[in-house]
Amino acid sequence: MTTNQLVQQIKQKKSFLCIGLDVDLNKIPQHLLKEEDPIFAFNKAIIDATHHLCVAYKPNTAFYEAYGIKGWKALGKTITYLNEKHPEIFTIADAKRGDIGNTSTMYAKAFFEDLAFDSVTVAPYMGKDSVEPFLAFKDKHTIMLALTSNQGAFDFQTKTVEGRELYKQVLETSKSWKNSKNLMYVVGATKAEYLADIRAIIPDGFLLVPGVGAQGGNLQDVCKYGMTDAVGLLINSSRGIIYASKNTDFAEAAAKKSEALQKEMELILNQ
Ligand SMILES: O=C(O)c1cc(=O)[nH]c(=O)n1[C@@H]1O[C@H](COP(=O)(O)O)[C@@H](O)[C@H]1O
Repeated sequence: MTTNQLVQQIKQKKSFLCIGLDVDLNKIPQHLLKEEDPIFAFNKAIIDATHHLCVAYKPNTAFYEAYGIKGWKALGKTITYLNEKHPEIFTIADAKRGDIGNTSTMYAKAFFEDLAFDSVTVAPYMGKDSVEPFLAFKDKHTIMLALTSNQGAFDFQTKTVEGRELYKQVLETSKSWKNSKNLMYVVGATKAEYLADIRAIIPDGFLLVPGVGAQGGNLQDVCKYGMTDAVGLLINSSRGIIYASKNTDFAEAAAKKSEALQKEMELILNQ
């Protein structure tokens, strides 16, 4: 998917919501456990109830890998269902990969070719030759961690290296990499006050912003400092949406939570 197609979808739906499909069998409604594939049954119900309110879905692969072969199969069924039923929706494999180039190419093939996701999250720690193999795929997007939502972000990311915070070095340096137009960046919603500085380095690119909902990030603050003319933001909420109810009305409850965020986004877009 091209960035323009993503922007068009945002304008049409008046939403820049990304729903995180972080499926934990201990948290899904217990009646689904009787299904042949409870993870897929849960995802399908959530997607059917929310696809008109969001522009992206982000399964975090940890929640599938934890269940072994069954988990991978459920992830495969989920991405196939999305690509067949809702090809306009942007898909993110939240896998946080990155390795020596030869290995990164195989990670990229796994998520872009075999599973056919539009994007994958990567860690920048191993540098240029670990990320460029992902960037080589046409119309696929590589979403690199910049400033994460967790407390540990202050351990390294905000430390000063050669006169500048490390996350700023990551942003600046990555702009010179081959096919850097295929880069997007992760910035935690809990770090909204850093967004003005981030936009000074990345004025136009898309930012994936997780941390709204369960982690307490604030949508208004993120938009105030992070929004561009082409919106430039994908706001993710996972637990706050998908576990809105533990009962048979879980999909309806997820749609209600999504709609509340979508309405808030519509107001911001109309300002
Ligand atoms: O890359 C991510 O998506 C990510 C980066 C980050 O800094 N913080 C963060 O929470 N995430 C992911 O975003 C999702 C947040 O989930 P909730 O806190 O349940 O909304 C999880 O899948 C996290 O792994």
